[in-house]
Formats: sequence, structure tokens, C-alpha cells
Amino acid sequence: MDMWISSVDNMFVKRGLTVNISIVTIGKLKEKYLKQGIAEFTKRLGPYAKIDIIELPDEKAPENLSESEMEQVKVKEGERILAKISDDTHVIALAIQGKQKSSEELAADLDKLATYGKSKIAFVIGGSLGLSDQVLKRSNDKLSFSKMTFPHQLMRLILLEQVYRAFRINRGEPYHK
Ligand SMILES: C[S@@+](CC[C@H](N)C(=O)[O-])C[C@H]1O[C@@H](n2cnc3c(N)ncnc32)[C@H](O)[C@@H]1O
Repeated sequence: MDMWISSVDNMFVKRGLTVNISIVTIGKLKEKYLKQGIAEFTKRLGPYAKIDIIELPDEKAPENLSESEMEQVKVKEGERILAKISDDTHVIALAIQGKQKSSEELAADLDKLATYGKSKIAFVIGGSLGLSDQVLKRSNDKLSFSKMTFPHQLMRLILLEQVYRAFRINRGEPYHK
């Protein structure tokens, strides 16, 4: 019996923690070609992590909004985002002004989180006006993909590809250079 228990234990040690990655986003994914790409990378990530895409409604943000109205839009969207994030989640906000990293550095970050037993990770993508200060304050890390602005729908696909690349790097598995 003892032997059976220890072999089950070893199995879990070998398998490691189940990594739960949520992508919390503001705004609908509309483009068919992006939907296909996102479905493909979500499928490819299946053996490595449980991927949960949480799509939240955006606030209307017409061109003529004042500064304070724009702030209000971000605050309301931010409240929706924060309501979906539990206290034990490691939050990585996607922000143009955040820290730029290589794919290997992102892979090392994810590896380190697993080492520390952090199994819940949320990547957050803002709406057309970006993320509120409250969301940025809650974030453990702010990740920039360059100084350029990408649409939130495309950002979702780029992020998933980089997370997939990170797992391949960490497992020493081949992937495009
Ligand atoms: C259309 S952008 C928002 C642009 C907004 N003016 C801003 O400064 O954040 C929508 C979201 O996509 C993500 N995003 C866009 N470009 C990015 C980049 N280069 N690096 C990281 N995140 C980016 C951010 O989460 C952003 O809130």
C-alpha cells in the first residue's frame, strides 16, 4: 500500500502543478482570422496549461470624451477585470509602457512562478483606452511587447503564441527560431 502511495506521489511530482493561465481581456474578439489563430494556440497549449479566456464587455468610448470621462471608462472596465482575479493570482498586465522582455526571459519568469508554486497566472489586456491605474497597481508585472500599439484582438493572439513559445523553451522542445 505504502509503495502504491509513493508511486502516485512521484507521478504528481513528475507531472508538476497544473498551470492555470487566464487571459482577461476587454472587448469582443470579432475577426474570424484571429479567432482561428487563437483557437490553434489554445489547442497547442493544452498539454502544458489550462487556458481560460475571459472576455469582458467594453464601455462605449466615442472620440469626443473628456479626460475625466476617459478615466471613468478605464475605471469601470478595470473594476470588471479585478472582479475576475482572485487574490492568489499572479497578474501580468500587458502595457505599452511596461517592461520589454525576450521570449527566453518570459519563459524564465513562468518557470520561476512554477518553482514557487504559483499555479494561477492572469495576463490582462486592456480596451481601446488601455488599463486603469487600479489594474496596473494590482499587477505583479507589466509586460510590453514593444513601443507600438497593437489592437487588443491581435494582442491576444501574439500573447498566446509567446506563452506557447515559453513552454516549448522551458521543456527544451523544438519550435521556430
Ligand atoms: C488598443 S491598446 C490600448 C492603447 C491605449 N492607448 C494604451 O495606451 O494602452 C489595447 C490593449 O492592448 C495591449 N497592448 C497593445 N499594444 C501593446 C504593446 N505594445 N505591449 C503590451 N500591450 C499592448 C494593452 O493591454 C492595451 O491596453
